[in-house]
Amino acid sequence: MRFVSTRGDAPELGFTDVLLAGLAADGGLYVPERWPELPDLSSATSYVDTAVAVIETFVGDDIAPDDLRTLCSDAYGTFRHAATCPLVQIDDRQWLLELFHGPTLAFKDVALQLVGRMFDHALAQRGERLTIVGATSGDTGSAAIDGVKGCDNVDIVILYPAGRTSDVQRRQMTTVDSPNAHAIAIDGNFDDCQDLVKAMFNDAAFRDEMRLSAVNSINWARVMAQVVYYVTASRALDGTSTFCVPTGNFGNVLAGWIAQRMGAPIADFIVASNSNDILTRFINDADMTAREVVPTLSPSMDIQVSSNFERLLFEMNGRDGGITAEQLGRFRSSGRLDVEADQRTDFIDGTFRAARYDDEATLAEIGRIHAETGMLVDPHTATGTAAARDLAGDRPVVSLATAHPAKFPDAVERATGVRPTLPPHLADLFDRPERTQTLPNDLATVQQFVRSVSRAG
Ligand SMILES: Cc1ncc(COP(=O)(O)O)c(C=O)c1O
Ligand SMILES: N[C@@H](CCOP(=O)(O)O)C(=O)O
Repeated sequence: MRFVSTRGDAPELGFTDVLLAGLAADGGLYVPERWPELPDLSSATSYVDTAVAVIETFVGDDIAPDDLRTLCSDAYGTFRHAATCPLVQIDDRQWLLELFHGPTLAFKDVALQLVGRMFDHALAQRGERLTIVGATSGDTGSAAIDGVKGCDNVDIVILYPAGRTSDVQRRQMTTVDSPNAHAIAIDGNFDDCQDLVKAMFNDAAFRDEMRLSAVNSINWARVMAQVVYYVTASRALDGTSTFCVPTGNFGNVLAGWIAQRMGAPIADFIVASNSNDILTRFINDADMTAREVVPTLSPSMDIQVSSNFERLLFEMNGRDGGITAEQLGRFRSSGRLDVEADQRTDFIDGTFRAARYDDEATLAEIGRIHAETGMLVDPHTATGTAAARDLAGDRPVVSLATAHPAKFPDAVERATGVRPTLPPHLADLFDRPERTQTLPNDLATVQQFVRSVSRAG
């Protein structure tokens, strides 16, 4: 399979080159040259079987079949649930797809346990090293560090917004005792961190010197690995269901859209936002105007510029990279994205619905789920179950449980009176020493730091 850039001005690459590049040289995001059909899954009996079959359609000959199976088995062997991503029924028509059984307790592990191993595999084969730079609003950072910690060929620098993650999220990044892992607080919000990462990629000399790569969902491999759980969940439910997705950077729900496009039996998607509701405004009111990022109880969704929307926009533009680049340039300068009415009708209507929940509504939903089922859900998941409650109607609905409640114990306790506890492997998280520093929101300073720790340059 070959991959093309959403901005139409970068070389087409094969899978491994896309994995290692992260972002395309023209600033665009790589997507497959065409969307494949789902493979025959009749003999797939486990999550790993499905993962291998689905991922093979994108990877082609770049990873030998036996190696791909080993990478998937090892990645999902780190999960604490035998089903990897279990579906739990919570009432007559609603299911939770629990994506938080990996090492860092968030859905990011599903992709990053595999992608970390794919990096190691590809770099060992090529005898190369690289430097990963990533931005996190809390979860990608710890999952990425866990995915590559101890990996000889990789140094990783993760930028997180100072004071805007939960304590558990921060400590999961800053207490990892691995010489190749660096978690840096940035004086700014997540969008600032993401802008710094993209600016480092757009500095061609720096990018080449440091051999930069990405672990955010701008890296196609992240999205690819997330397609798999939409396939397992939609096939497990006998019929066509709605998927309700707590959304920030648009990577998760985009993976669902891709699964649907490949033939998974999915009716439509509900995008759930917190007060940072740019996507909900776009879907419901055709208004994509960036506003100030507001801190909320679901900090991983505190995002205004959703990177992966670019991949959908590319499709909305009939895969015209020039138009996509021009539109995004205007969005950058004016803070407003304008999309033709007929493009919205074709791509949004009937496929995406959306709803927004502020902190008060989120707490109320955590309380309601607890009262009705005895289950604790985290604030991100709660925006999704609230949206499912309000919008799904009679159709079966799968709400994605994107994080473990113990990552956000204060909010969960406030809503239910019950303080969720961390699983045993993280029980001493608050006793571990932290290793971090704060840097200003300044490209040159951050580049200097990256240069000082990278062994690829
Ligand atoms: C717990 C949690 N829920 C939801 C989201 C939003 O997902 P996405 O950015 O893929 O839209 C994130 C961050 O990505 C997250 O960490
Ligand atoms: N919510 C994310 C933000 C980054 O998203 P990504 O999917 O592009 O890595 C986080 O937790 O860091």
